[in-house]
Amino acid sequence: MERKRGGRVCCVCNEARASVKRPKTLQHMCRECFFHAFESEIHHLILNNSLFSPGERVAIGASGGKDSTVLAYVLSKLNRLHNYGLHLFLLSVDEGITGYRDDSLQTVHRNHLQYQLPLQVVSYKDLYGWTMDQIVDVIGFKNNCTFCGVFRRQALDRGAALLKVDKLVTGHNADDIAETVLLNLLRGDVARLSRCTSITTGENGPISRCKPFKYTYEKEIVMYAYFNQVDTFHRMHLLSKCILRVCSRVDQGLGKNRTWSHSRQGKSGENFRILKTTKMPGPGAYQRSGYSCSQKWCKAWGGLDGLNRGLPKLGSGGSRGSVGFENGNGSKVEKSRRGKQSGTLGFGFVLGLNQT
Ligand SMILES: Nc1ncnc2c1ncn2[C@@H]1O[C@H](COP(=O)(O)OP(=O)(O)OP(=O)(O)O)[C@@H](O)[C@H]1O
Repeated sequence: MERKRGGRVCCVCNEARASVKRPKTLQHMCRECFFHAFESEIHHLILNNSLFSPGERVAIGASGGKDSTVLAYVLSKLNRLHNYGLHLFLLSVDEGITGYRDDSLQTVHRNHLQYQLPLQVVSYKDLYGWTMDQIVDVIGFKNNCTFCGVFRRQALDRGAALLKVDKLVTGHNADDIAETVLLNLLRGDVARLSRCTSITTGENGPISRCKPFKYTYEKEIVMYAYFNQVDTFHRMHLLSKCILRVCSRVDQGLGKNRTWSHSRQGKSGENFRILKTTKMPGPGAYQRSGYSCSQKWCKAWGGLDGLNRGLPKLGSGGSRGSVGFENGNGSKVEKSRRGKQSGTLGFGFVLGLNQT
């Protein structure tokens, strides 16, 4: 590696001083070359996967955090630069978490002005009659993630319907996907395991969802945000103590190869194959709400029903069933689990740990 007085030279332009060591490639780059590499990878992912068509209306799920804010920043830039012809919108869900979401929404309001993107905010209070603070008062800290997650999912769909968009993009990155793969493995949730690595989901419903940061490392998003001075909000909220998420973050302590192992984890998830004989819960529109749902029994409406009837545990409790899966050697393993809607499932998987 060539060195200039005062540091290394960028390995791409061979001129400027390197100020970044890319976590993905370990290359030493100057800021400009890093920005270019970061943006081009997302541009090529969009093109190679035909994520958008000209004239489409696209909502960006905007939480004010680094991932979704950088997504809004990069997507607006690429849309201008490469003439995608997209109509972009910011869509935020206000869960009603005092001291957290109210502050992060201020960031989204600033982003709305900075990037000149129309903003739609939908709130749990308006949609469901409950804020997350009120739900926690009733249910306590345990299990509140279940409510928050299923309500947010539906709230994003309802906000997207208000905006009349064709697609919804979220800032889920490679680390989030690796974490979700591990989480679904721990839960034995085959249906979600097969969906969580897809770049686009819900193609058969009214609004499909895409993850343009599917292969983007969290560390690079942080670097990109820092060097571009992207206005983001960063604070953990008190309700984010979901135990399984915490478990799946065990691997964060595995040392400095975490980024590498996350990309392998995501790759392994991609390589899971569901056996053709497996009976899967079919996606569909839940009859009471009409919103898309992966199961016949819609958790959002079940949870809301429980809350309104003074039986909040109805919406957060587990259920029963069993999963059967086949390991790489073809031998079948049966395992009981809690999970009502799926019945007996079978899946085969090929671990991609040795693959590039
Ligand atoms: N309240 C919200 N309103 C709109 N979109 C949201 C909201 N919460 C999450 N999302 C979307 O879902 C993605 C993943 O959410 P997650 O809770 O994992 O946040 P995160 O990893 O902290 O991301 P971010 O840094 O964007 O907050 C976000 O990037 C965003 O696109």
